[in-house]
Amino acid sequence: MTWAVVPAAGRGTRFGAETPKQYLMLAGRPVIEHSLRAVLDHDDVDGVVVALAADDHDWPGWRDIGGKPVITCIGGGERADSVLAGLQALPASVSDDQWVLVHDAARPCLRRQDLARLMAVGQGDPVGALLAAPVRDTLKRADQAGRSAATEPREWLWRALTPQLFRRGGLTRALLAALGAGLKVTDEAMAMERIGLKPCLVEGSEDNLKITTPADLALAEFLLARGG
Ligand SMILES: Nc1ccn([C@@H]2O[C@H](COP(=O)(O)OP(=O)(O)OP(=O)(O)O)[C@@H](O)[C@H]2O)c(=O)n1
Ligand SMILES: C[C@](O)(CO)[C@H](O)COP(=O)(O)O
Repeated sequence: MTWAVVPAAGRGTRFGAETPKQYLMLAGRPVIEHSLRAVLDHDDVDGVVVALAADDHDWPGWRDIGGKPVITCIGGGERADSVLAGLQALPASVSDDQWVLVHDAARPCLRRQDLARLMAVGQGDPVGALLAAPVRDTLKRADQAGRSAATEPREWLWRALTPQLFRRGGLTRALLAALGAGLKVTDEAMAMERIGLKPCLVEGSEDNLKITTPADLALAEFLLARGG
């Protein structure tokens, strides 16, 4: 039994729209619906907890998608707080030992085969796993004047994507510890790394983009129209 937690309590500030980006229309459906269906589509995923903003007025009120349960909870001030709230809102039947997928509501282009590979590799791993993409561009470090001051070695650098797959209890404890230490935790793997664990990097598609700006939404429209 694997459940998903989908953090969807962000305001989409960088996007700059009146409506939070996870509720903007994309290929005929809200962005969040694509993201939810993408994770629920896997046979091993049994349900999802969606972390919503306390003042969310756009949530369509789904109680199930594709016959699988959709539970909501109130997220927090940062993405990690929302993920933690989602973990704590999972049904009691989801034991600490069971796997949980965490997937951004803002990543609607997750490919079926990428999720299948993550689940297959991650569930066989002692720590867990995350989808990621190797850095393919030259990386520059800017100085305070905004000029290129140095080139960073990229051989070992990856861009973290989602979903990320970890066991409920271990991830909950790692997030509680990191947040309790006052750290800004930007993904689940970071909390696991902090306690000395090394999650498995599973190469995912470059087009599993996070909708952050209007250009991302336009690209996602093209990708979904092309068939992913
Ligand atoms: N307090 C927060 C902040 C973000 N998220 C979610 O985490 C995912 C990735 O976050 P991001 O892309 O940063 O979304 P926003 O925080 O909405 O974007 P911005 O930083 O531009 O406001 C999104 O699905 C977002 O809804 C969340 O659940 N709770
Ligand atoms: C979790 C994530 O999508 C992995 O790249 C990313 O860290 C989210 O960052 P954001 O600033 O909350 O969008």
